[in-house]
Amino acid sequence: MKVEDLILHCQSDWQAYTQHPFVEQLAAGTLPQAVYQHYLQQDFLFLKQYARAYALAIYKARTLAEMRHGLPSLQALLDSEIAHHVSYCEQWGLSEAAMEQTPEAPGTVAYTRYVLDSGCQGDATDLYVALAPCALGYAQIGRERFHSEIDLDSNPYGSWLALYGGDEFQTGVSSSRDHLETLLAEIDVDSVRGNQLKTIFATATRMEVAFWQQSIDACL
Ligand SMILES: Cc1ncc(C[n+]2csc(CCO)c2C)c(N)n1
Repeated sequence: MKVEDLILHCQSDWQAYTQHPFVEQLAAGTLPQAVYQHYLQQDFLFLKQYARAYALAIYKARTLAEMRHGLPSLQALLDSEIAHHVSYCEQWGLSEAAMEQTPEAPGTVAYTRYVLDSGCQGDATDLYVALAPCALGYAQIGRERFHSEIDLDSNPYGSWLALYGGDEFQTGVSSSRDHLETLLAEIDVDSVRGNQLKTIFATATRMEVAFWQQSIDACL
């Protein structure tokens, strides 16, 4: 099977994720600041758990080559994504230490622990499939929404769009996608295993929809 089969199998959830009202408003620069602030704080906590999940992928690896594969993602997460969130939140007077003290919202707990559980219960492929909607979806959103006309002065969320639409992130995701294609290549799309992986991917995609929504709902 292919990565595209995972996406096609949950097409309507995939669209709900990548074209969510949160994304539309973020790209237009009209997302209320309180919603973005809630999202960034929760996403900081999300990324912390994701770092654990990438570390788990290294733990679950059977070969040295597989172990090395997990490292660049873990590094990018700790150095660039978390750093972006921390420096953005500093504008509001929120320190990294204060962000770490913020309670996790239910959608943050549900999504991150689902991913970690998929990896604990299954093998490295289960884990990489659970991790995939996150990188693939943000890469698609970045590709579709970031363009050079975005003015960082007029769109307050320009730095988010630049992070995910930028070459460094896009290149990283494309190599993760190639790696996932290799893991999936020997699995038949309609086999029991293929269906298990489709379910994991669709569940993580639904969790992404709920993650956008929870910040909107928190500010109603
Ligand atoms: C809810 C949520 N989903 C996806 C991402 C994007 N993301 C998180 S970790 C990672 C891979 C390592 O860089 C990517 C692309 C996010 N920030 N928040």
